[in-house]
Formats: sequence, structure tokens, C-alpha cells
Amino acid sequence: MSRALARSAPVPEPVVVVGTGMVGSSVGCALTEAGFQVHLEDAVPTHAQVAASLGAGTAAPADPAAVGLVVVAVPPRAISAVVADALSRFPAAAVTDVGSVKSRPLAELQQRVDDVSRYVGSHPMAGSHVAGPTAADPFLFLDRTWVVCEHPTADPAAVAAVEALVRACRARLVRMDPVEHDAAVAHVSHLPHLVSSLVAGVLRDLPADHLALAGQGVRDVTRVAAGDPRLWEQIVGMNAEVISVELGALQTRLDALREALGDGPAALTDWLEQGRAGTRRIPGKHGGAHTEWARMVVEIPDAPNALGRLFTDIGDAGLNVEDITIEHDPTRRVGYLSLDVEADTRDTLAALLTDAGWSVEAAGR
Ligand SMILES: NC(=O)c1ccc[n+]([C@@H]2O[C@H](COP(=O)([O-])OP(=O)(O)OC[C@H]3O[C@@H](n4cnc5c(N)ncnc54)[C@H](O)[C@@H]3O)[C@@H](O)[C@H]2O)c1
Ligand SMILES: O=C(O)C(=O)C[C@]1(C(=O)O)C=C[C@@H](O)C=C1
Repeated sequence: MSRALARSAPVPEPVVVVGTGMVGSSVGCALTEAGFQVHLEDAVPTHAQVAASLGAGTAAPADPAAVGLVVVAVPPRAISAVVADALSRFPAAAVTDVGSVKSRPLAELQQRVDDVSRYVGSHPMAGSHVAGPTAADPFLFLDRTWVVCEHPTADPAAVAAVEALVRACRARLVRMDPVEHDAAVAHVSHLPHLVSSLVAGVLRDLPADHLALAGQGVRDVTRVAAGDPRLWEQIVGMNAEVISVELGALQTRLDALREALGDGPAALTDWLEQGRAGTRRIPGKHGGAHTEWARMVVEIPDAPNALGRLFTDIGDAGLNVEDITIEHDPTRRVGYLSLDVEADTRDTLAALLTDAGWSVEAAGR
């Protein structure tokens, strides 16, 4: 098959998803929504049944000879064994995995099987700190980056099948070799996770009256630390060589930051400017240019359809809302809805909502 033809090919079905946790069941839901036939397998059969009940496919077994693509969505240390098993059980299928690390699983697979040409690893840069099939989301990959890591002996038809999967899940395809991938995710995913865990770990020993002051800042910095430690031990452990170097560089920067505390306002401002400059280099969530977001908080009374009315008023304003979070006041019967909006639209939206009778406050940035 020529590469040009192969790249525009559809997803070869039926598809089998092995590992129906958060990512696997989301793949199943996205493919099922797109009209593909999906079979679900998991070492814990109830996970496959729950995923099936949420629209990720069927838990009935597939005809092995007919399977066109296998998506392996198991924890990193299990990937090479499960991919090897899939290559043997489904003799006509392309096989991919969605693991967060790419070099070690490929090297392990090459130790297990002679011919890895039907395997092409991949990695969707979308996820959640919540594990298991109940976190299934058919839109998880929408406009998110999905890296396809071709290796030198990959069959072009298998590459095409995996790229078709990425497109069917409506993600943005990026091609990268496994070693470069692992260096990149060490920077943009693994190190941020470890730093989040470091900060969150300190919270364990804080007195309750200090924790009571926790605002959105500490929540933003620690969200990913709530992820499953058993999964993250595997992700970090399988990319440990790269991460160890990055931790060393971070340690040097931590020492220098500590020194700067005694060097006066200019030195400290310089550190903070460096951080701000870094945040501005992060592309927009959906791959577009970086957007400056501003947060506003709206008080929601504990009344029927209050949220419905608020969303109608926001919709009427016709302005883009990037993200929302809701918190409940521990002492009053109200909730607080934080809205992240484009920075230059915050004042307009705040004024419109205030006119409509809502209690609105600008927050932070
Ligand atoms: N969590 C994220 O944000 C995220 C994002 C992108 C990619 N990933 C990668 O996706 C993969 C799955 O992560 P997840 O977050 O969905 O985890 P999860 O814990 O939600 O799901 C993993 C599933 O795999 C099953 N499983 C474990 N070993 C198995 C085996 N040998 N055979 C069959 N099933 C097995 C488990 O029972 C579970 O249902 C991991 O490799 C992870 O690195 C995770
Ligand atoms: O959003 C989150 O909770 C994530 O941590 C997702 C995230 C990431 O670091 O961006 C985590 C691990 C994956 O391998 C890919 C995506």
C-alpha cells in the first residue's frame, strides 16, 4: 500500500480496546460515536462491562481473524506483554497503545517478539486525574494533540490505521519518534506532575486552620497530584532516566531561587518574570495560539434552576467561556461558579451578568 493512500485510510474495524479504564473507554466511546464497531476487553471484566454500558462498545468477544485494529490502554508496565499478546491473537490487526511513555515499552516488545511491524505506539495528550471506566468521555480527545510514534520497521498500513484512529477520535495528529516523545513529555507532563505532587504532599502536615484558607491557586497547582499513584509510578518509573536529569536541573534552579530570596526585589522579580514568560509559551488547549484568560466568580443561590438561568444569561452575552469550576460555600447555602473567559471580555461579561442580577467578582488575573 502506498504511504499517500495509507494515510487517508479509514479505521480498520472491528476495533478491539484492551484495557477499558479512563483512556480505553474514552477511545471506545469516541469510536462508537464515530460509527465504528468496538469490542472491549479488560483484565477486570466488570471494567469492560461498565465501559460497554456507557456506550464504549460491546463486551462480547470479537472474531480474532477479522479484527483490524487493537488499541491497548493498560498501565505502562503491562504494555509490552499485552501488545505482544494482541499481535499473536489478532493476526491481521494493526496494534497501537496509548501509554504515556514510548521508548521502554517498544524496547521491551522487541525483546518479546521478532516482528513488531504491525505495532505503532501512540499517546493522546488528554486525560484526567480520575481513573477507571466511569470517567469515559467521548470528547476527551477533541482537538487535543495525539502523538503517533512510528519506528523504523513499522508497516505503513499499521501507521495509517493508527493515524486514522487519531482522526476518528477528532484529535490533532503529531508525529514524533519515541525518544524525542519521551524527552518532550518529561518536560510538559511528567515533571509538572512530580512538582504538583511535591507541593500537594506538604499539605498533609498543615494545620486545619491553614488549609481553611486554600483558594484556587493551590487547587490549580495540585490538581494532577490527585491522579492514581499506582499509574504514575509506572509512567515516571518507565521514563526515569530522562526525568532524573530534569529533576537535577530543577534542583539547581530551586537552589538559585532560594539564593535570590536574599538578593532583593529585582532578583526575585526576574524569577517570577521567567515563570510568566514560560506560561505564555504554552499553546492554547486546542492547539491554537496562547490565550490570556481571566477568571470571574459568580455566586449561585441554592434555588431551582439557578445554574440553568446563569448559563442562559452567559449564552445571551455571546462570549466565549473556556472553563468552569463550581465550589460550595461551607457556611452559606450558596455555590460559587468560577468562569475562565478571554481576558479582554471579562469586564463586559461581568457587567452584563451584574445587570441581570448576579453577584459577580473578578478573581485573580
Ligand atoms: N490518565 C491519563 O491522564 C492518561 C492520559 C493519556 C494516556 N494515558 C495512558 O493510558 C493508559 C491507561 O491509563 P488510564 O488512565 O486509562 O488508567 P486506568 O487505571 O483508568 O485504566 C487502566 C485499565 O487497564 C486494565 N488493565 C490493567 N492491566 C491489564 C492487563 N494486563 N490486561 C488488560 N487490562 C488491564 C485495568 O483493569 C484498567 O481498567 C496508561 O498507559 C497511561 O499511561 C493516561
Ligand atoms: O489532565 C490531566 O489530568 C493530565 O494529567 C493529562 C496528561 C497530561 O499530563 O497532560 C497526563 C498524562 C498523559 O500521559 C497525558 C495527559
